[in-house]
Formats: sequence, C-alpha cells, structure tokens
Amino acid sequence: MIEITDLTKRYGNKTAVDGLSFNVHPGRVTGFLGPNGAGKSTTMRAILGLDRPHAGSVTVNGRAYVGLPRPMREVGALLDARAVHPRRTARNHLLCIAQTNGIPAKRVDEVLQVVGLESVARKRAGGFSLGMGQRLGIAVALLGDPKVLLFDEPVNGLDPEGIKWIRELMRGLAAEGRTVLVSSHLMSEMAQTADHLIVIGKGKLIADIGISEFIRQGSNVLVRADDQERLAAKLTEAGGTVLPGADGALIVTGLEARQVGKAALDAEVVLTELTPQRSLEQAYMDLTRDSIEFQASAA
Ligand SMILES: Nc1ncnc2c1ncn2[C@@H]1O[C@H](COP(=O)(O)OP(=O)(O)OP(=O)(O)O)[C@@H](O)[C@H]1O
Repeated sequence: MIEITDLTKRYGNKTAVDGLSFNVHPGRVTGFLGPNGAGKSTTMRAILGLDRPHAGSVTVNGRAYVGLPRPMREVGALLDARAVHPRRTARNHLLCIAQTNGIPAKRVDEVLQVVGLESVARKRAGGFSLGMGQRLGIAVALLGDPKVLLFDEPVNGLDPEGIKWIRELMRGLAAEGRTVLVSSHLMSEMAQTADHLIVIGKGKLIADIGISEFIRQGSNVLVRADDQERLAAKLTEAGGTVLPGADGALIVTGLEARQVGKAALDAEVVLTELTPQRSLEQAYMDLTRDSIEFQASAA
C-alpha cells in the first residue's frame, strides 16, 4: 500500500506536484495517468525518497522510503531503464545491485529468467535494444521480490510483443497480491492494463476511479429501438440517464453499450441501432484538457 497525503513539490517557481493525495492498494494494477509534465515522475521519485517534497507525506507500507530497513525488498522501481553501466554485462549489473542490498546471487538468475534475458545475461548491457534494456530495468525492480512495484512509462518505445509481455507481467504481479503503480500518458494503454486509475493534471488530482466506472462515466451510447419509451424507462431503471438525441435517437450516459443491450433485452424491445459515442481516449482528453501544458493550436 502506498499512501500519498497533500504532496507538494516545486522546482524553482514551478509547482510540479500540488497538494496531491491518493492511495495505491495491493492486488490490482493502478494506472497513473496524466499528460506530459503532469507530475507523474516527480510523484514516483517522491515515493522512492529521491525527491524531497516541500509539503505532505508519502509512505510505503506505513513507512517513509528512507525509513525502510531493506528498501529493495519492499519497493521495486523502473524509473529510467537507461541508467545502466554500458560496459557491464546484464548479470554483473544485477549482481552488483544484489550484493549491495544483501540479496543472494541465486535471485539474480531467477529474475533473469523471469524477464527472459538468460540467453544474453553475459552480454554487455550497452549493446542492448530498448526492449532488452526495459527488461533489465524490470529485473532490477524485481530483484528484492518486493510487495510494491512502480513502473514509470514502461511501454515507451516497445514493440507490440514487448508491450504485451509487460502488461501480462504487471497483471501477474498484481494477481500475486502486490501493489503495482504504472504511469502512462496514454489512456488506450491504461485501458488494457489497469484495474484502477489515478488521473492527474498540472500536479493536481483529477480522478481516482475504477476503470469500469471510468469507462461507464466516459461514454455515451446512442440507441434506437422499436419502442423508445419502454426502452427509456428500462434504461433509467438500470441507472442510466437518457436524453433525446438527433432524429429521435436516445443518448444514454452512465451505462456501457453491453448494459444498454441488456436493458433492451429485459424490456423486450428490438434495437435498431446501438452506437458507443465516445472513445476512452476522448473521455481522458476531455478530463485533462485544462491541464495540458503545451497545446498545439489550430492554424
Ligand atoms: N528537475 C527538475 N527541474 C525543473 N523542473 C522539473 C524537474 N523535474 C520536473 N520538472 C517539471 O515539473 C513538471 C512535472 O514533471 P514530471 O516529469 O513529474 O511530469 P510527468 O507527468 O512525469 O511528465 P512526462 O510524462 O512528460 O514524463 C514539469 O513541468 C517539469 O518540467
């Protein structure tokens, strides 16, 4: 469990994180979402004690990171995968970190296997591709078998196979009961990975919401049926809000397309159209529009 309370961090006169409070719970993947410059990396650095906040507090399993007796065994992090000595082999890189943290060498071979780097374990990390470097960074994060894991933009620049692998790894770690916080600036990425979302913009909390609730709130469904009145009554009963759309269509908010279809089935009306109207990406952009630092303006 990560608890962040009223966290504020400034760089000169720039407030990177502004009174931010949220908790990250174990057993699920929490997506940490926000446009570029929203303060995600700064928050992650504060969790790891790498940045001193100007105000507020951050605890991991009830203690500040600097107060943790064996930090790598409690928190693992992938912040910057390029932070590797290029002439050192992957295995030696891991061995050095393991030794300084009192972690046995056999754990190094275990994590090399988990991330699929055994065959290149004795190759220099300097020659690694971006994907291999990411895997090595993740091996470092897993070294202490920690209960809390932070991944800062882990899929940036990866090919589809690498992205799929990272998604499955994160889901697997959460299924083992670990606390997994993963940052991204892409809603589409989070929609496929996260169970819960923390959305920030300009250092402030915008939303702390379950992914299914976000999907529900973020979308409209346009629907037509042979008995609109009967359907509208059923949709309202199911918790939706029904508004009149163009050409006699109904616009439903608060329900997913599947729930609208189910309501039609229950009402025994025939649907002639069922169209989800807004993508998740659109919902996210609507949510963060006012928080984007640099916007392209229409020419
Ligand atoms: N060391 C620093 N010195 C000065 N300003 C900084 C520093 N680190 C971050 N900032 C500023 O603080 C704000 C938040 O940055 P941060 O890197 O935390 O955002 P982010 O959400 O991780 O963005 P991105 O997705 O682009 O990595 C930005 O405006 C950034 O320019």
